[in-house]
Amino acid sequence: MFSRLFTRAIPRAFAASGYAKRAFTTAATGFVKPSVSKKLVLGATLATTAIATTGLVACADKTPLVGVPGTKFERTFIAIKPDGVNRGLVGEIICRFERKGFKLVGIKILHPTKAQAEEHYADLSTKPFFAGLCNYFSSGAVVAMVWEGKGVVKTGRTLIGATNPAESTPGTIRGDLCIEVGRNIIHGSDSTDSAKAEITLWFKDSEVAEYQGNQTWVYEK
Ligand SMILES: Nc1ncnc2c1ncn2[C@@H]1O[C@H](COP(=O)(O)OP(=O)(O)OP(=O)(O)O)[C@@H](O)[C@H]1O
Repeated sequence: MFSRLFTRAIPRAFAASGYAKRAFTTAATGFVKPSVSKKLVLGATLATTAIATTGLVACADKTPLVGVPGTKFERTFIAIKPDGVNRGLVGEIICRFERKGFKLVGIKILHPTKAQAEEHYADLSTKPFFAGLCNYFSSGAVVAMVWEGKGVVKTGRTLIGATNPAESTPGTIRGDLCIEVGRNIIHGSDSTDSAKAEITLWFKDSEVAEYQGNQTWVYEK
C-alpha cells in the first residue's frame, strides 16, 4: 500500500518487456486497513523520513542496469576516448546529449587496460586496425557513461556521426570536433544488444543512479 502511494507517476513497460521488477520494501507493509486519513498521515510521515534520511524519493520500480529498450528507459553506453578527454571535449559532448533531452545516469573516468580495450572491441579483432585501436583506447583516460532516454541508442549514434569524421555531417560530434577515423573522440553502442553488453562490461549496478530529472518536460506522456 505504501509503495503505491510513492510509485513514480510515469508507468513502466516492464511487464511487456519481460524485465524483472524490483519493488522496494518498507516497514509499513505490516499495517492492516488503516483509515484513509491515517494512511495519508502515515504516508506523509514515512515519505518525509525517507527523504530526510536518503535525500531521495524512493521509487517502487528500479530500471535494470541495461535499461529497457524501446521505452524512455532505454540505455546506451557512451565513451569519450583518450583524445576527446585530453582535448578537453568532455563538457561539450555531455552538453550535446543533455541538450537533446537524454538523461545521464552513469559516469566515471578511468584508464582502460589493453585487455579491457580488447574485450570492448572484441568484434573487431580480425580488422587490420585492431591493435592500433586497442592501443589508442587504452592510451589514456576515458570518460565512460550510461545515457538513458527514448531511442537513445540510435539517436546517440546520430548525435555522434559517422565512424569516419571526414564523412560525418557537420552538426554531429565527429563532424564538428575531429578529423581522423583513428582519433574520432567518442564511442557509442551501435545496437541495443551492444548497449546491453557494453554497459554490463563497464558498469556495476551500484554505479548507475536513478533520479527524476525534468523528464515530464521532455516527453509528452
Ligand atoms: N579504417 C580504420 N582505421 C583506423 N581506425 C578505425 C578504422 N575503422 C574504424 N576504426 C576505429 O575503430 C573504431 C570502431 O570501429 P567501428 O567500425 O565499430 O565504428 P563505430 O561503431 O562508429 O565506432 P565506435 O565503436 O568507436 O563507436 C572506430 O571508432 C575507430 O576509432
